[in-house]
Amino acid sequence: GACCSYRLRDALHPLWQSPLTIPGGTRQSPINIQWRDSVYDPFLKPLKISYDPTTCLHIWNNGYSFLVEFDDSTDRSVIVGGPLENQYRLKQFHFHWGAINEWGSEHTVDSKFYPAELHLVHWNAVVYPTFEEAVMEGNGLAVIGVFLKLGAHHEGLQTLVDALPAVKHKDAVIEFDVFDPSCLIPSCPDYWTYAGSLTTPPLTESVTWIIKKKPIEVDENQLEAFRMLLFTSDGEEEKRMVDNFRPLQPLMNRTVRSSFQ
Ligand SMILES: NS(=O)(=O)c1ccc(NC(=O)CN2C(=O)C=CC2=O)cc1
Ligand SMILES: [Zn+2]
Repeated sequence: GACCSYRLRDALHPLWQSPLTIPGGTRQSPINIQWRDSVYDPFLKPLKISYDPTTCLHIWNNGYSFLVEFDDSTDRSVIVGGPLENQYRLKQFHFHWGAINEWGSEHTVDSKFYPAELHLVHWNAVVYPTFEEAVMEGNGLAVIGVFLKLGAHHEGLQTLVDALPAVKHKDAVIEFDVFDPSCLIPSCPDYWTYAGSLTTPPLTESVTWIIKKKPIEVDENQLEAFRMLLFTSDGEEEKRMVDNFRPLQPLMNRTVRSSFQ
């Protein structure tokens, strides 16, 4: 269908200069989550999330997305449980979105796209000394994925949306000193989990993905606010920051587990 050919065209999109998949990659992300092929694992624990809102540092436009970065020098904002063997520290969160509401998420559920997807990026500070080292290890990172769907206004997201005009251009940064990202995570505990990779370079196969089953609702104005950001720096010819998602990758020899029946 249109979306598939679009995906191919998109895969050649200048944003993804890197190869569609890394040579020899066996656990690349994102993937389509086929609900009926996911396997309920009764041994999966509930995910425990405890963030300290004062660890929030700044928002910046890195030329791919906008990132909200956290002070990860201590264990003040962490997740534990779920499929994880250790506690993981929050490093940053960011989003991926489309030019229109028909697509934008990186993962799909039964081949359905959401208009956007939130990624909360954590690293295994129990085993590795730095984030940069954890990025290179199979159990180094844990990313919580939350789908965004078009619906009611999201109060918590609005504080972030209000700050976006200040980071319109690539490399812009603004201080953002109190924000609790747990307001962006659905209260429903259900999730899927699988072994995958970063979806932007260096594409390393170091991510335990935890994808929340329930989406959060945001309104049209909030999605439009994402779309007014730019890939380009101040003074360059403006390119709107949209369609910053990687094409779907082959499942290969992986099983997606669910925390729910
Ligand atoms: N889209 S995703 O898979 O969640 C994804 C998640 C993370 C990164 N990369 C990084 O975090 C790079 N990075 C550093 O090395 C230090 C700060 C920083 O942002 C790339 C992709
Ligand atoms: Zn991401």
